[in-house]
Amino acid sequence: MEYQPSEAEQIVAERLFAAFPASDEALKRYVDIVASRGMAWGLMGPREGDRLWQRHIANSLALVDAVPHGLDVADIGSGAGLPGIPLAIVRPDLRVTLIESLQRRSEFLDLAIEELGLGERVEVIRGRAEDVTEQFDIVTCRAVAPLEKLLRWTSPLFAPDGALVALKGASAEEEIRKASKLLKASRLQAEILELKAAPGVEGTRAIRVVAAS
Ligand SMILES: C[S@@+](CC[C@H](N)C(=O)[O-])C[C@H]1O[C@@H](n2cnc3c(N)ncnc32)[C@H](O)[C@@H]1O
Repeated sequence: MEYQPSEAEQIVAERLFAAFPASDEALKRYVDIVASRGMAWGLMGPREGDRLWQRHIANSLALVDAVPHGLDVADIGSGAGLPGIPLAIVRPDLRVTLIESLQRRSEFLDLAIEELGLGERVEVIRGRAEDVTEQFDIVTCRAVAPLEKLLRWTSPLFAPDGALVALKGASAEEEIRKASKLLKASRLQAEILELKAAPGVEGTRAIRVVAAS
């Protein structure tokens, strides 16, 4: 089923296509997969159906400038593939591992990767982030857990040489405050990034955590 966006959503989509002209077809295909099977499988709430481009794709692509070239990225708690799949689509220089604990969601991710032809550099690990033993340059996540919990789960995946970049909205300062003891004990430091996928689309914020200098 082809996703039929509202006029406002279509404007956001056009702005993203202008920013990522080589990726427009793949982004559309991914949105169609989420709008059809993703919704049917219950991976997205019914209200998300008319705000996929702004709330999910533009929000995920806000990460694009926060991830340096050519790195290994782990996206934990990917759900329907957010932000990892849009990021992998527009950044062919990245290798992306989607870590998702729920079977049905990881099956959906396998299917989406195959249909999008991303299999050579995107893989799925079905499991909990805290059980993964590999290391990555960058760990991303969105809407998975508060920073304190994320640090416990993910610092073995990225520290001491990599970074955690967690998409957050208004709660960023409060989450850093609550995690301050753990950050200090773990010799990590956090900063807030203001990010935007493209001119004219809504931006967002992320918390970036690296080893303390
Ligand atoms: C609210 S959803 C967010 C999904 C997606 N990141 C998004 O922004 O739409 C949280 C996801 O994290 C997964 N999850 C929760 N705890 C996890 C863990 N410890 N390791 C891996 N995945 C986890 C859940 O199964 C769920 O798919």
